[in-house]
This record gives sequence, C-alpha cells and structure tokens, in this order.
Amino acid sequence: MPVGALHTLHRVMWGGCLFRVGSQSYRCSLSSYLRRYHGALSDDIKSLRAVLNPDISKIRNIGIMAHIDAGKTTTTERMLYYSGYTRALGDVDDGDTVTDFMAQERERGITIQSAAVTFDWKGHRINLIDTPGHVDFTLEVERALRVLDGAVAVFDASAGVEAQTLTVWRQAEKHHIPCVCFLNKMDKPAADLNFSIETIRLKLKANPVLLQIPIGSGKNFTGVVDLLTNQKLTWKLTSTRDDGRAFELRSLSQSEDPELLQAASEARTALIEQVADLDDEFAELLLTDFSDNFDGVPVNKLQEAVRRVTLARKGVPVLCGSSLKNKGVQPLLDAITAYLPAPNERLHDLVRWYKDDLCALAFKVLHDKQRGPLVFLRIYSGTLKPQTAVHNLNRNSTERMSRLLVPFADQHVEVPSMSAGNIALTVGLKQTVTGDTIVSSKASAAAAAHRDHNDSETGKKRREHADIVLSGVEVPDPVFFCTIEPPTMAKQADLENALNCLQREDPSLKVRVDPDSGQTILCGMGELHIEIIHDRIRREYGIETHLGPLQVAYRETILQEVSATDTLDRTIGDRRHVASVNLTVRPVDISSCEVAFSEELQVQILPEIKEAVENGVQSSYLQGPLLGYPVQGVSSLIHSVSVEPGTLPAMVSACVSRCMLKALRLAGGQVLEPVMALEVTLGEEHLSSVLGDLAQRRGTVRDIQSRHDNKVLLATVPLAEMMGYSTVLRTVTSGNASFSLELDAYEAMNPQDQGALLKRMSGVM
Ligand SMILES: Nc1nc2c(ncn2[C@@H]2O[C@H](COP(=O)(O)OP(=O)(O)OP(=O)(O)O)[C@@H](O)[C@H]2O)c(=O)[nH]1
Repeated sequence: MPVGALHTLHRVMWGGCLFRVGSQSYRCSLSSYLRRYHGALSDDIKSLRAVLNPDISKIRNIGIMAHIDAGKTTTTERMLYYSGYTRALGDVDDGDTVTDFMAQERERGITIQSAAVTFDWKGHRINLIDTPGHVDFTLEVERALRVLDGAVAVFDASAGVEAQTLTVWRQAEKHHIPCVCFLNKMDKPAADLNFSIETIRLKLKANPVLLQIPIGSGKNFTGVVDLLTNQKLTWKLTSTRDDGRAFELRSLSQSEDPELLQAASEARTALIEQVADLDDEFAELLLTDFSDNFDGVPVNKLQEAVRRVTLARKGVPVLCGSSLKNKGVQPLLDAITAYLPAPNERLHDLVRWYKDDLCALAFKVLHDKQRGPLVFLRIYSGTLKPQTAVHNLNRNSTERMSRLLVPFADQHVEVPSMSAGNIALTVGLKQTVTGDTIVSSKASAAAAAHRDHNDSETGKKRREHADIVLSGVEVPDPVFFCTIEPPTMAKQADLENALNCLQREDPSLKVRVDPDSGQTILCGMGELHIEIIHDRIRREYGIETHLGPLQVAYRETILQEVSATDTLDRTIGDRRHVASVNLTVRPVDISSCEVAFSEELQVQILPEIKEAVENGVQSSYLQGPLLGYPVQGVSSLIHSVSVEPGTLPAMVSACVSRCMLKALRLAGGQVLEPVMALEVTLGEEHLSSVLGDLAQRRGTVRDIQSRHDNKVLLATVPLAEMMGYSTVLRTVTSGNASFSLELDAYEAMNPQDQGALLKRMSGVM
C-alpha cells in the first residue's frame, strides 16, 4: 500500500477507517479499501476527491433495468471493474458481486434491493442503480426510476424483449426516462441481433437506433463495429482469465475486412437516414452539406443528433456485447455518458421554486444495525451538508443529519457536501420514510411556496401549494397475505420493531393486526416477497417467526343497486345520541369506490357531519359483508342525514357504517379475485404438460408464440391457483422453463368457484 498517499489513518467506531488525504477525509472499511483501491491507490484517492461535487453536466443518474437473468448484475460488475473501483471481477454465479450484497442475494443469485453505486468514467460521475428483475420487486424498480435521469435496458440477445422488460419499460415511459439498450449475451449460440431489434420495435413500440454491429456470432463473437466512427473494437481474449480491459481499436479497411466494411457501411447509411428522419437539425445539415456523401458526416454531428433523438425519446440507441465474456461494456459506458441526460437536462418543474435552497427526495431507506436508518436522497436543488438540520415536508418535522456518504454498494465514502443532481446517502434521519421531500428549513419551504404562489398569480396557471412537495412513489396493493407469529410472546415487541424497520424500507410491505384474532398479518406482493421478509427477520433481527399459510387478497363488490335507511339511538352515560341516514349503493367500475351527497344535502350539511358520514362509508368499504375483504366498485349516494343536537360525530359514523353494511348485504355480494398475467418460456416438448397443468389451475391461454427453439406461453390465471407454481413448473419441465407473473386485473369469480371459496372459508369444506 503506498502509505505516502495517506497522511493519517485511524479506526473509528463502526469498524471503518478514516483516510485523510490533504484536507480531505474518506471513510470505508480497511479491508475493502485495500481490496478495491490496491494498485491504483493514489489515482483513486485523487479521483474520489475530484468527484466530490462534479459539475452537474458531468453527472449521470442511471438505472439498469431488465428481465430477470438478462445480466444486469454481471454488466454492473464489469462497469465497476473497468472504471477502476473493483480489483477482481465479481461473478453472480459465485455469489461475490458488489451490488448484490445482501446475504439472500448472494445465496439466491438474484437482485432484491436496488443498490446505488457511484463511480467515474472518463471525467463523468455515474450514479448507477441496479434494479431487481423479479416481478415481486417491481416497486423497487419504480422507486429507482423516480429519481433517475436515464436508463440502460439490458436484454438477453437470444430472447429479445421479455415480459418483465415490458413492465419496466412502461414504468420508464411513465417517467419520460431516455434509454439506451444493451443486447447482452451475444456469445450465446442463439443470440440474434435482428430478432432482438424487431422485438424492441414490436413489443416495446420503441424506435431502435442501431449504433453497432457485432463481429462474429455465438462463440466467435469477438467485438463490435462502431457505426459512428466506422472503427472495429475487438477483444482478443487470450485466456478465460482475460478481463477484457484491453481491446483493439482499428478503422475498418477494405483490404482486411471487405465484408465487414460493406455491412458496416450499409448499416451506417441506414443509421444516418434514420437519424435524419427523427431530427430536423441533422436532416438540414445532411441536405445542405452531405447529401451525396454520407461518409463525410462528422462523427460529432451524428453523435449530437443521436443524443437529441435519445433525449426526446424519439429513438433508443442499441449496443451489443457480452458482459460475462468481458466484451462490449466499455462502449456501453461511453454511450451512457454520450447519450443519456445530465440532471440539469431533465425538467423538474418544482426545482425552480427552491432556487438554490435544498430540495431532495428520499427514495430508499435501509436499516443498518450500527448506524440506524440510512436514507438515500436524490438532490434536486441546493447543497446537502453533514451535521446540519433538515426539514421533512411530509412529516412536518426537523431532524439532524449526522453524516453524508457516497453510496458505493455496501461500502460508503464520507464526504463534506453534495450538490444538486447527485444521489447521497445520509445517516441520522430517523423519521424520514421513502417518498418524503427534504428541504433545508421550514422557512425555505415557505419561500418556495411564496414563489410558486406569485407565479400562479402572474402566470394565470392554477397551481396547488402541494407543488412544492415532490411526488412520492405509487405503492401497488399487496395481493398475498399471511399471519406471522413470534416464537414466544416475549419476542412480540422485537418482531414489531423489525416489521416497523422493514416497512420503512419497503412501502410495498403492509403489516396490520387482525381485529378479531389479534394476529399480526403480513401483506406482500408475492410468494417470494413474503419469503424474503421472513428470511430477513430471521437473519437480520434474529427472530425465528412462524408464517401461517399464504392467502390471497380477495376483494368484494356488489351486483345491484339498493337503498337503505337506518337510525341509531344510543345513550352513553347521560348523553343521548340520535342519527338517521338514508343512502343508495350501486355497482360501478371495479377500480373505483366513491361516496357522494345529494345536491340538496351537499349545500346543507355541516362540514363535521359530512366528514363523519364519509368516515362511516369508508370504514364500511374496508370490510365487505361476504368474507370481510375490502370493497371496491361501489358508489354510495347519501340522500339524507339527520342528527339530533348533542350527538357525537363518531356516532354518526357508526350509524352510516351500519346502514352501509345493511345496503351492501342486500345488494348481493360478489367476490373479486386477483387474476395474474403469466408468461412461461419453455421447450416445445414440455408444452402439453404445462398446458395440462394450467387447465387445472383455471388458466386461460391467450397466445403461444415461438421464440427460436422455445415456446412462449401467455396466459391469465387466478392468483389463488398459483401457489407453489415455480416448484411444479420446475418438476414438469425438469428445470427447463422460466416464468413471470404480474397482476393483470381483479375479476369477478363465477358462482361455482365463489360458492366453493365461501364454503372453504367458512370451514364447511
Ligand atoms: N452467456 C452469457 N451469460 C451471461 C452473460 N451475462 C450474464 N450471464 C449469466 O446470466 C445469468 C444471470 O446474470 P445476472 O447478472 O445475475 O442477471 P440479472 O439480470 O442481474 O439477474 P437478477 O438480478 O436476478 O434479475 C448468470 O448465470 C450470468 O453468468 C453473457 O454475456 N453471456
């Protein structure tokens, strides 16, 4: 270790080391420091100092998204390695990657939590979020996308666009995130560039802009031709241990590569024509100066045009490579810096109200045993400094941030400040939960609100005060639930604490207490989600819990319109409470649940009585009359409410709830069940047994497509029939199939199935 670079080094409380270089300190664990920075220590320390507050135009906040197993983690590992942050190449199959750092992730070889990783590439700072591919963790992806400026979509080039990519792509579209596509696994014999590009066009409805063509295929894939520069990049790996750091860069020549040159020149012409179609500025340049000689188009002009096309989301640059075989990752890093936007190129409307004051969004919370909650913040404006108080707008509370760190997977480097555009990790924010807006003080929020208000007055645009709060993450409703019990009552408090911590980290996990049995209920997004939570409680909190059987989160609705009247007359102590209500419930669209007042009542009703009535209706929606599941697809119209003087609002709510229950019972109950969209990829020889199994699960086949030698089966199946499906599929296909599952819709059960469910739930069957 070149000790000269380190002026001082001493141990600190949480097992890490404080490294001082000049006036600057960095903190990380000694072993990881030695492992990661060995060899290029002085350079890396310099670069760490240099990137503390990089120019905003040099920052790229990027997510990697893809279908499960497409190779996100492997690609991320290569990026870290080539940028000089890791000394050895991690391997998901050996369980030693940097980004999959949770114990379960290493064991299962999948990415569960999105880990933020910061590194530099050619003068740029890249904040990269590795997102999970499994559908149970869609919320993790959503949370990451919310704070990113650009994304890399990684595909398995032998499979093209797969189910989960579609979901994530739609999420990226929702947030208007420009993307670059990376066709990974080009070394596989079945890798097919044209097929993959076609699926991007057809399934994602995107406009692929091919920037490279592959050299060789399958085992003979050796590199790519860069169509912008007409140069070939070849990785002549001499042994399996070759890390691919070095590659050869040469211009194509007629004498050595006549066929490749021909193919590249055709692809380049197609690229130039395509970009000209998508970008007027480039089209004008082409028509004026290069109409008869596309070869003369300057590389930088073409690159600028591709960038504009990407940022406008009119097209997506497509690159190819093989992360596992260490080919093509460096050009992907170049593409990230060249085509994806800097934070200041993205429109974040509210940022202008804060001017140079701090405004940041908490997008992830992790619990660290020693340091307490670690909160990941995306800074939109202003500067964040450690040892300062910040104001949480959502909780209306002020708390003190003790440390500020740069997130480096499971290692964190302490920094003295961070400016707009960056992703920071803070220690000390104990009340902040995912989705909260953090500002410097109450006064700065008031000033922002004032600017917002003034702008609305002058700018005629009606704005809400809420515009100064960043919108959080939409949390989908959980579809599965089960009871969870501690080993002894003495551990109940520990379990509650563990569940509180886990919920702050993961808003898709819901915990409630059953009012009848007093049991704690876990509600999650899928079998795997609940299994992981169970596992984490055991490993991280040392509590062996018992889970009850997994149950499906049904819903209830009604079949017909019904009116009801009820009067509550109750004396409590010496006070008499009398309230009457008349209302109608009617079935509406399944996704809504409303309460409305007749026109006459709307004018007369006192605000506190109105609120009490609404509370009464809402509480009746929480537990339907059939099986006690939440009610949806019902509209309630309140015709009249009479309340005698002295009656408490809580009594009005109770009267309304009782009347609602009466009406809902009379309206004929209908159970709604979650129906999932299933996609199974399998060999043709297993198709009939998988179809037979699906028929027994009340599945409906929507389509069977061919993908090379495989079949892709698209179906919808009630979630209740999907318990343990992964095990059955593995057995039926001898492990040669993969599947993905996501909520399609809540659908009405047919009378026979509903009858059987009701009997089962009431213990008759
Ligand atoms: N042949 C080939 N295999 C690859 C390549 N990249 C990754 N793999 C393999 O594909 C599998 C999945 O790779 P990961 O990097 O874990 O994929 P992921 O997308 O991060 O997976 P999740 O985190 O579970 O969503 C592993 O067995 C890798 O070794 C590649 O370029 N070529």
